[in-house]
Amino acid sequence: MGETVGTLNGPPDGAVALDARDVRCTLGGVVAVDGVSLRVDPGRCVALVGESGAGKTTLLRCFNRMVAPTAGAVLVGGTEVTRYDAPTLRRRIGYVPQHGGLLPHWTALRNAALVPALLARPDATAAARRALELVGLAPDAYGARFPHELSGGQRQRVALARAIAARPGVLLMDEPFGALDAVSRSEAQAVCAALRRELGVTTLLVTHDLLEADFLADEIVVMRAGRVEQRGTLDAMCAAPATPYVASLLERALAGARRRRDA
Ligand SMILES: Nc1ncnc2c1ncn2[C@@H]1O[C@H](COP(=O)(O)OP(=O)(O)OP(=O)(O)O)[C@@H](O)[C@H]1O
Repeated sequence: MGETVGTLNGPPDGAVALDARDVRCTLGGVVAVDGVSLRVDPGRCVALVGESGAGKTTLLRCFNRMVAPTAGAVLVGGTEVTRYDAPTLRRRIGYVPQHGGLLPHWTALRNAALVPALLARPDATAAARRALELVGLAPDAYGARFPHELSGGQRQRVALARAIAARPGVLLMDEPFGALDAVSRSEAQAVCAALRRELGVTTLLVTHDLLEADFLADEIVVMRAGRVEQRGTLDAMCAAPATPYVASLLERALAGARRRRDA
């Protein structure tokens, strides 16, 4: 099983599709995801937005089997994720958690080499160096630094490098820049956008920031109480919000952006 199934084989992976079909997740008696269908075509980026507790992280984690749905099906590259063993699946999917999740006692280079090393790739260090270059961190200058010797934005860039070093077909990012100040955040967003253009990796992004979603993603999915409220581009949603909730979310986000611009 695992390595022999589906289209996740063989580095570098081509971009593959993500597909959730009528997924429901009940966690500790709470219905976190309540019948969501979501497809992300190969190479596209979709952002999940919505208030805290809407089910965004739970849905994202279904794709790398960190959460098991109670009902429905989750497919990566056309294959149900339950057909992969979880460690194999996770090594083939890039994942950037909110606080990066870097190993504190490992250098930036060793952190970036983690997945290629787990895959026993002989070129793990070279892949990690290339990944650091891709996120704008010269390996000779930053590779030997430990996470505490980097800024928050640099740490998240190392986390991004680690996620893409094995050239996965899929990238899952959960509030990757949520803890950064405005300047580091916009730098990291620009790096991420360039990286996506370079790699063409299928991406699912969770963010609270509608403008970040608009900048990085091809489409935005607004979630509320475990369900999809609306899917579309920011422009299309502004032109025709599907519900009063989407209208008020847009109004708040755009008012916040105006305040920041005028500050
Ligand atoms: N392990 C768990 N046990 C019980 N309830 C959980 C668990 N994980 C999440 N939940 C609940 O499921 C719901 C959805 O949580 P989730 O983290 O997916 O939302 P979210 O939209 O990502 O929120 P945030 O933006 O705050 O991260 C929430 O009500 C949350 O409290």
